[in-house]
Amino acid sequence: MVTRTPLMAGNWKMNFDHLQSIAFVQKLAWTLKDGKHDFGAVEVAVFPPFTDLRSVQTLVDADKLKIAYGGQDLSPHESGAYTGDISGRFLSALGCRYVLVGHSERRTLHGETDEICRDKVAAAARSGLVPVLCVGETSEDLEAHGAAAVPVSQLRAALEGNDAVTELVIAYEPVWAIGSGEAATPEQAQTVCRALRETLAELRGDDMAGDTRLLYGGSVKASNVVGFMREPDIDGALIGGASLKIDEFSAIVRYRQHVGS
Ligand SMILES: O=C[C@H](O)COP(=O)(O)O
Repeated sequence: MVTRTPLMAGNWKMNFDHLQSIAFVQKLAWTLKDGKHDFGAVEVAVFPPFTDLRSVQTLVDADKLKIAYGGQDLSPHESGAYTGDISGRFLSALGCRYVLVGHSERRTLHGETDEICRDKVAAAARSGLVPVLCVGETSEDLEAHGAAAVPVSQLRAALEGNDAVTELVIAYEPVWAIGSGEAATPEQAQTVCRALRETLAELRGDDMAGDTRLLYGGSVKASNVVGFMREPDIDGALIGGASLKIDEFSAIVRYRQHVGS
């Protein structure tokens, strides 16, 4: 029996300063409390900018909120002369549970290769963080190789030699769907997520493949999330733009109210 707890994760990207982050998390907590959200049934996480993490931690701790949070990136290194880098250990010390690795914006704008992503996945695990490995194809990849080839090869590369990584989340984000308003169809996303789960089973066995949550990301909003969540291999969403709007994000988190409608 599948027991994967769905995860709805908001990637704020470079939005919200620390004061705005406090206001947003407070509003989110109130809205979800009002809606009697069952955090045991659907986990909620946010990925604020680094400079907001301490504020989010203070609020979460003070109000005993069940909202998880994580960094949007981490250094492959532990410490030392790496100006501008943030160590996984620092994120752990701030109460982060998760960290994004290999978001397409990092791969494209910061030249993060599969090898760098592999080192970052290893660094996350060493620091006790759960890496949320982002994989996805560009429209050119899609045309040349089909949808699953690039995400599957990115997953293989990230896990190669990383035997110590026993827990991760995989976010399938077709690059062409990010911020475009044009999400993949649930069937397209399911096909790729199925291929990713089969790859994980081949690399790490059926147990880990069965336990690992696969998220879909790319123009997810309240009006399309239910379609994705009906697919058997999709266990949640990584949400960008819509995670910055309280009504949209809280409606996404509470998608179960609309399942069956
Ligand atoms: O990490 C989130 C993704 O990049 C999706 O962004 P989006 O929901 O704005 O398309």
